[in-house]
Amino acid sequence: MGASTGAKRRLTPEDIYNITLVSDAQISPDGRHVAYTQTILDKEKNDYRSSIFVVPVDGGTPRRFTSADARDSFPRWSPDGSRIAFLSNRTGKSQVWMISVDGGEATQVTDLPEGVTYFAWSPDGSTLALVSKTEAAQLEKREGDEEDEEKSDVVRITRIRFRADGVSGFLDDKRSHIWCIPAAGGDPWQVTSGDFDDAWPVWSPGGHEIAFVSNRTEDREYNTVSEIWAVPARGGEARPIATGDDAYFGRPVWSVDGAAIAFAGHRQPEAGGAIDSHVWVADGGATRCLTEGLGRTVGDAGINDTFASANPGLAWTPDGWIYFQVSDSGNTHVYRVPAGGGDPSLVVGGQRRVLDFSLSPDGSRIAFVAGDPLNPCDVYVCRADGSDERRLTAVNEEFFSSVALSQPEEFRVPSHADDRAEIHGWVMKPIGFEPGRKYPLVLEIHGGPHGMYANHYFHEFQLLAAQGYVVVYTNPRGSQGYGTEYASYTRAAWGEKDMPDLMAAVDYVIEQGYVDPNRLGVTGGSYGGYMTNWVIGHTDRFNAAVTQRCVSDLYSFFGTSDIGFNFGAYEWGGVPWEVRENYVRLSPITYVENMKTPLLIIHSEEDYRCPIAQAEQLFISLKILGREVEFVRFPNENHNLSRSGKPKHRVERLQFILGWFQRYL
Ligand SMILES: CC(=O)N[C@@H](C)C(=O)N[C@@H](C)C(=O)O
Repeated sequence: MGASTGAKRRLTPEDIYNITLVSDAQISPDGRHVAYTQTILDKEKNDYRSSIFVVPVDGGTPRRFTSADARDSFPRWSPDGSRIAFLSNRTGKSQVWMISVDGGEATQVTDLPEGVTYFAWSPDGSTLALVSKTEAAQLEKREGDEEDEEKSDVVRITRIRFRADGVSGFLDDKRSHIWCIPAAGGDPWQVTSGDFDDAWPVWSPGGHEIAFVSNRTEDREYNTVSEIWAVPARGGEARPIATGDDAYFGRPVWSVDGAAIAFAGHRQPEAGGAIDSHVWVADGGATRCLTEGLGRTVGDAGINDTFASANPGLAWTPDGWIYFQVSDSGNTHVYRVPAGGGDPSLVVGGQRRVLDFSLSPDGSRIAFVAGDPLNPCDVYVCRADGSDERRLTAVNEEFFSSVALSQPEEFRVPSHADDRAEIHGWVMKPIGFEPGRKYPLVLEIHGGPHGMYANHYFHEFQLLAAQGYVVVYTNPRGSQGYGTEYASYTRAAWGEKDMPDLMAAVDYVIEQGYVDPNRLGVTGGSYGGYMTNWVIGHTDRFNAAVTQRCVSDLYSFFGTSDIGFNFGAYEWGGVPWEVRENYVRLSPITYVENMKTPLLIIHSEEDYRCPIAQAEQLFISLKILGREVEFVRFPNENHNLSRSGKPKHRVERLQFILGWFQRYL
């Protein structure tokens, strides 16, 4: 691959319409079927549609269970395996629906005014625990009821968190709480209340209690704490499981005897993704960490542009294993560890990214969704020890058999930094590659900074390779998947400490002899956009740059990004008035006069993670300096344009990137 197209055609931006995504593989209670969500991009409607499918684990054709013109997702089997409950937006808001495994029409279970974002079956199958921002008073007063007074359009803001990327407008004061409803339908009742956001309910095996995730600390408005609590299923006082100012925990799961709860996270909330997460167990005594020596983070830190997210939890089997994802050197794998203590071991490995997984209740089988560089995703099944793995779907086989893809080649290279640390990267040769010819190169830089490029399909990269570019991408210092020391290395040193890693990778690929060093491009999104700006402010060796959803000025990011005040204070060593010099020294805009590389700025107008002013101030300065710069704004899109934006905008974004590199390289 990468050498010739053979009979295959080259990939185009529009090919995102030809890719089907599967996610959220849920194995049935008897271990014989897997339910999952299948998502397509609907060109005509310029939107996404998803349905629930079921496939037998012994092979056979997947069967489509729901077929509404809507987004059906989050399939969850009833404990007796006779029904599947799922979330659907068919009536506008996301509500719980139910379908019998024998087929027939789905029926609506919930009708909460604020919709439902998550739910879980009680062990006896009688009840669903729900997460909703609905307030009890709203059940009496339904939408459409006449308002007493005319509403003002003036917004009064009192909370520090008043905006969140992905939420249009401003955040309201409503809180997410745990509710319950009979699975057969009926009146819902509220289980938790108060000035807290509660999430991720998990029933105790006896069905009397529900564990959940919340931040109930005094300082919750300002900190990033995430605690584990449990509450009686009929409501009442919540009891602490793993709480306090040092808690950064989530994904709770009960032991089969109900005596303990496991969860994932760490004890430095302010550090977020900059340090490794672990698996912990609380059983009434001291909370124990089970993965101390693992040296890799628990969870999936992978980044790409072609996936549907499912965000799996941990799984605890009757024979005492706890299963979890681990991000390791560009792969996401499934591991297990004995709940009583012992070494974690690899269960589902390979050069790939396992996006989600579930275990059958008897702990004998695992269903999972995984992707690799040449295939975005499929559903698989294997035994509890990882053996007897089988692929159950081939959703993109036909399409990918018709287009030429480039197989990434891995490399490891010493950094240009004094410590010459080993940096892991990949190079993709252009489609139609001919030895002896020289090609333009594009360096891709990921965001986070604590994300991880993975052994996973990336449409933007494949597209560049299809258009004749050598594509280089790496996991420089700051990336996850190589341990805490590596990930936290860029703290208060953004740009300064990772640029030598990136340049080492570019030089290594140039040394291979097939790159024209006078035709170099650089691009990246978010922190990758920050680094694109940083790189062109510190070297003139690149001939074209595209900065996407970028960060240019740390001072304004601190006060305008939805995560700015927490994330910034940790990442840059303090708040601006304490370490002003860091905010100036580490801001790419400080070096704007040095930026000579033709720059395309791509930004979404509703990006509240990296607000569009980050792009505007860069554009204005470069225009005044008379530089080659253009600014492309995407209306009604947020920070996730490249991953979940309107399909038409996703195509246009790719066309702009290709157009810029074609113009200047
Ligand atoms: C923590 C976070 O959201 N950081 C952003 C600045 C970022 O870099 N995001 C990445 C993951 C992206 O690709 O959007």
